[in-house]
Amino acid sequence: MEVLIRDLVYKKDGFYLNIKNLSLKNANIYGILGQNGSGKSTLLRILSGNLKGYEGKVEFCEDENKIYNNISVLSQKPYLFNCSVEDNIKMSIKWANTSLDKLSEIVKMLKLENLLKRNATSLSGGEMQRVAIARVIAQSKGLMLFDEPTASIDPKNTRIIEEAILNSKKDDRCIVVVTHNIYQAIRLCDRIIFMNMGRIVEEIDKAHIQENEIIREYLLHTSS
Ligand SMILES: Nc1ncnc2c1ncn2[C@@H]1O[C@H](COP(=O)(O)OP(=O)(O)OP(=O)(O)O)[C@@H](O)[C@H]1O
Repeated sequence: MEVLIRDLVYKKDGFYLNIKNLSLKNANIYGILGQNGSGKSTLLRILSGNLKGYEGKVEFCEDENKIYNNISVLSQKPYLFNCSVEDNIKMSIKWANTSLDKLSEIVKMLKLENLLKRNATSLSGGEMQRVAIARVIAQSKGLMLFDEPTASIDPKNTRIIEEAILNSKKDDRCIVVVTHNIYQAIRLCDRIIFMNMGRIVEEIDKAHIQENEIIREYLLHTSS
């Protein structure tokens, strides 16, 4: 799915989001970075259809009736059902009306083999996050939005999650990842978008990451 944003303005309690022009295309991963409170999650909530009351245009190149059925979201606090890991993932597959054959591929991708029979609510934070990511991928949507998919996740599981997100791109999806990790953005993204005080201050193509001043500045102030 492709998305075009034009002259988007959203105001709430003194916060002002203003995006003049943003185009999100198929088969691309977009990274959104910026300080706390710069508007990344607000933008994601607008894209997901969960936040209304904005001015301007958010146009989805998709049949009007199908748009919000074709978006899957990993929120900052993902919800899992009080049942087995396997049933949690199967539910997402069924809602998406896709084949249960996908289950084993997704389980393998997120290394969930040994957790399948466990109750999802009994898992550690990192394990829960892998299940939540599996559910987003199982929904198999055209637009996939990930809000800080690896916050508080150890390096090994971060790599597993990143591989799973990268692997989803192959199906021609449009993927947006909000992250505070510049190294992750460089590993994953085709374009990196920097936000500050509700505005996009820079949009950088993968090909120009090396020479970009904002990226250099970010790298200087990041330890890993
Ligand atoms: N439900 C809400 N009601 C009022 N203000 C809100 C609400 N949600 C967010 N805000 C405010 O909107 C601004 C942008 O918040 P947002 O969560 O989009 O930032 P962010 O860039 O995702 O930050 P972080 O990196 O901390 O997750 C902040 O000033 C925040 O306090």
